[in-house]
Amino acid sequence: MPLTTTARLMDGTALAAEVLATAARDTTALTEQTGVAPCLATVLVGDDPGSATYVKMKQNRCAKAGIRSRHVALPATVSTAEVVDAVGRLSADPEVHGILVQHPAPPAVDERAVFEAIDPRKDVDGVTLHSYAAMSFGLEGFASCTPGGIMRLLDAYEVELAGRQAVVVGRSPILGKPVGMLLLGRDATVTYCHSRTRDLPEITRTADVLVAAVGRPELLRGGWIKPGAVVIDAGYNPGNVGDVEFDSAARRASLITPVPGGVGPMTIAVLLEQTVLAATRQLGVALASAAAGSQSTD
Ligand SMILES: Nc1nc(=O)c2c([nH]1)NC[C@@H]1CN(c3ccc(C(=O)N[C@@H](CCC(=O)O)C(=O)O)cc3)C=[N+]21
Repeated sequence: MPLTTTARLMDGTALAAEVLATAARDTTALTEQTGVAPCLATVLVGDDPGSATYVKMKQNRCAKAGIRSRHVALPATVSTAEVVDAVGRLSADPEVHGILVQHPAPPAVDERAVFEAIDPRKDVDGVTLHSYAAMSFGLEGFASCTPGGIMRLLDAYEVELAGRQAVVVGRSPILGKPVGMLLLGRDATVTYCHSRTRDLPEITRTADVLVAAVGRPELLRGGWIKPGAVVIDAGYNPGNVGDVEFDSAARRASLITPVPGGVGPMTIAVLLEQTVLAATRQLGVALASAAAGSQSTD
């Protein structure tokens, strides 16, 4: 069967490269000005190989940008109190400017308690209650990285949001729920779908902007997509498979993110950008591009 792709691709790799180049420039300027390089601490609990790979990718990107990284690895058998303690030490350490606790933590660890041990000024991954509230109210603060990256992609491709129907499939605390809040902040009419939603295809077919964030490989089919819609696939399933059945969706959508090469690279770019911004604030200096922040407020 011949494949007629009509949608334009949203190139997250290219946009991430731009964001990372700016982060690297700001890192150089900050390091020259203060004698201190920005430092991101990563915390990994347990031995999930997928999570370890993501954390390595983040560290590699940091190294390329001149950002130092520090890593804390804890065994899956650790107690919540021990993880909270480790994160608390990073929060109190003036040499650390940003903290990322890789999600998901093992089920026995209370991830929310761990996230709340992150000093909001160092919450460059945007996972604390503070960050969520600030983001929801449109106040200055750090966005969750994947939602922040999605908004950057939508803006780069000049996708109109005000007054349009946005449907978010998924409601996880660091992806689905916050991306809906960011879309709402830009005056989209937002509908959340989740595991208890009835007639999912009927609702997704109303979306001008559809965000897939459930972690179910190829759950969303082409026929569930309104012709001309903008489709953002934020799914990261094993084997680099998204939540959207790409070929059939690309025949209906006007713009679509590929997996890989769409949302994923933007997640890491926003993480680094926010780390530089956090360091800038903590070191008490002003950098022109870092001060602009990562969220549009217009
Ligand atoms: N506290 C926390 N914050 C996160 O931001 C977070 C997390 N936990 N847990 C896991 C998810 C997943 N995630 C990805 C990051 C980059 C790619 C990415 O760059 N993917 C590449 C492909 C990667 C490859 O080549 O293997 C791409 O889509 O092109 C994907 C997924 C961040 N996450």
